[in-house]
Amino acid sequence: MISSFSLPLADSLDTAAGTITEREGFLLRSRDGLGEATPLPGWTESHEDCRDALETADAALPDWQAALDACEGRPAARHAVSLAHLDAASRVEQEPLYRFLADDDARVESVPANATVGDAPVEGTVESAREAVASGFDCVKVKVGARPVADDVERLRAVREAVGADVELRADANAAWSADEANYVFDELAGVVSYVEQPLAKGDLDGHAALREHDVGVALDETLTEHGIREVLAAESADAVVLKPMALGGIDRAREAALTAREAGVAAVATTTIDAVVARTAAVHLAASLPGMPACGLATAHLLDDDLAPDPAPVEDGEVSVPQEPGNLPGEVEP
Ligand SMILES: O=C(O)CCC(=O)c1ccccc1C(=O)O
Ligand SMILES: [Mg+2]
Repeated sequence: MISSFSLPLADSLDTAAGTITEREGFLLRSRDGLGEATPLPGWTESHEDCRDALETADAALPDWQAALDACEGRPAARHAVSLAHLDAASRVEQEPLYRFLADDDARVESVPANATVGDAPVEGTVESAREAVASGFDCVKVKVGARPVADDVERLRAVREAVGADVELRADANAAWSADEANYVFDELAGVVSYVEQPLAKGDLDGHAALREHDVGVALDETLTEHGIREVLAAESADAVVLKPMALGGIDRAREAALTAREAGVAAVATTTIDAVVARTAAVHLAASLPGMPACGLATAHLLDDDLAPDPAPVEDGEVSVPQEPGNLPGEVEP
């Protein structure tokens, strides 16, 4: 069964690629599993294409393989089908989803998270970063690329000054910069930020590889919606990859990508696309299934004004707690 939802953001998130003000998506309920598809055009298929694929998939159930096949090339739809399947399977095994994914009995209580700070003038950026650190985050990611590069350099220097040396700072340019702009920022921000997420256009594997000469890391996010993890690794384009299960076609695909990256010595970070509680919790299970994850972009629940269910994975002291009940979201799935 498919139902749709629409959730406004509490405060819109300003990025170099535009402002996110609400999230609309679908829930897919199978007999004993629940999945979520929350497309974000530019990152995934359109809402219409997502709904079409989900309807075909729903009609194919309980043939899970046919349902997954119906969603090939539609990552948000595939995310929902794959999650409903994994949710059902981990409930049968009476295991929390993360332990089912890891195929391991280790208990994981929490995963570290970064705070997400949107584009804003210097004062507002510093204030948000200070608040995040005061509430316990020791990693802050700041959106950049929406204003002139010299302003972004000033914002990040001011944040560094305000939060001190012990907080990890990251920047996310959402593909906004030319090579010249990125070279300038990377020169200026050595020792200020650990890495910049997606400085250049998503197709520019060679440009990103060249940027790695600087003393600031390169993390790729949007690139993974265009190039597979193996191409990114072969081109030596990244120090880290940012994995969004909704954009990659499911937590199963994101997990495979993380393991492949790690084998090549490239760090993997899990984040959401500001999804509703079902997909956000699944991203928490994904991170918990991978031991030793760096801070992940999972502290996004507060960005939504409203949600589909209470948050079973609240953030406290910069850590997201990991649900220990069987399946993904605690509780029964209502058919
Ligand atoms: O990674 C985070 O801190 C939160 C997620 C985030 O920034 C994001 C949310 C929606 C769409 C794109 C992005 C992004 O990482 O570029
Ligand atoms: Mg990003």
